[in-house]
Amino acid sequence: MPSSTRPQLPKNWPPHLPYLIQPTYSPSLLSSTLATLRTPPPNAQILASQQQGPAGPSPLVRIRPISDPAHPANGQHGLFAARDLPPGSFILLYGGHVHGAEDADPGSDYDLSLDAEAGVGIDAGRGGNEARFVNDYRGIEAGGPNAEFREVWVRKGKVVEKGMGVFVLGAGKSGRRARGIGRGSEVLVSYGKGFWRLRGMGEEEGRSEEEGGKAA
Ligand SMILES: C[S@@+](CC[C@H](N)C(=O)[O-])C[C@H]1O[C@@H](n2cnc3c(N)ncnc32)[C@H](O)[C@@H]1O
Repeated sequence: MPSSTRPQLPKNWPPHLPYLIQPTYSPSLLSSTLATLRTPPPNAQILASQQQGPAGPSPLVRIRPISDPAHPANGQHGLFAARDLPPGSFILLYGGHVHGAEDADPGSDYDLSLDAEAGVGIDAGRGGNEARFVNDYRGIEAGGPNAEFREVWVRKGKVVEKGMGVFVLGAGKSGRRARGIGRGSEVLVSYGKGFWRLRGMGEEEGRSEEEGGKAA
């Protein structure tokens, strides 16, 4: 590929890993499943092309290595706000490989459920974008998560596709005051109890918060 058409990589992107500017789709997905993923419900939140951010590194976030022994993901990476991000705002789409239950990678720590009923997930284990570096808030932020994974519908020309977005938490049901995410702060979601239970870290380790939306 000529260098002019190769996507630029975000700083600290792992050199061995494909950086995706569009999701890839498993060839095993049935056409009926693909049709479901391209049929938004009447009340769908549709992201127009200009709201989706650039097809390349997002100016809103930075991937940073974590070298703090007190951080539970020390030695790994995290995603940090590159500017103040307002409550409820869209940050970026979760890039990855869209797959069915039959070709899920059971060992992946980067697999989000995209359509639970259809058994479809989006896995960034073998390639994705900056969103794969979002950590869970447990053991990091006593005040809880400041972001969430949320279903979005993405306009691509004439087609609208189901995707997963990372959003700054708004005021929400809890009535907690929406904080936004300050420049330099880590973007933290709740992976949900199921994610940690599957990895042998349940409530007994103090990971007792609400169920979230992680893992297909
Ligand atoms: C989707 S990845 C997040 C990015 C990861 N830190 C990296 O550098 O690739 C999920 C993995 O990050 C780590 N992780 C994320 N949040 C964590 C937390 N609160 N405590 C411990 N490990 C965490 C775990 O290893 C988990 O399986």
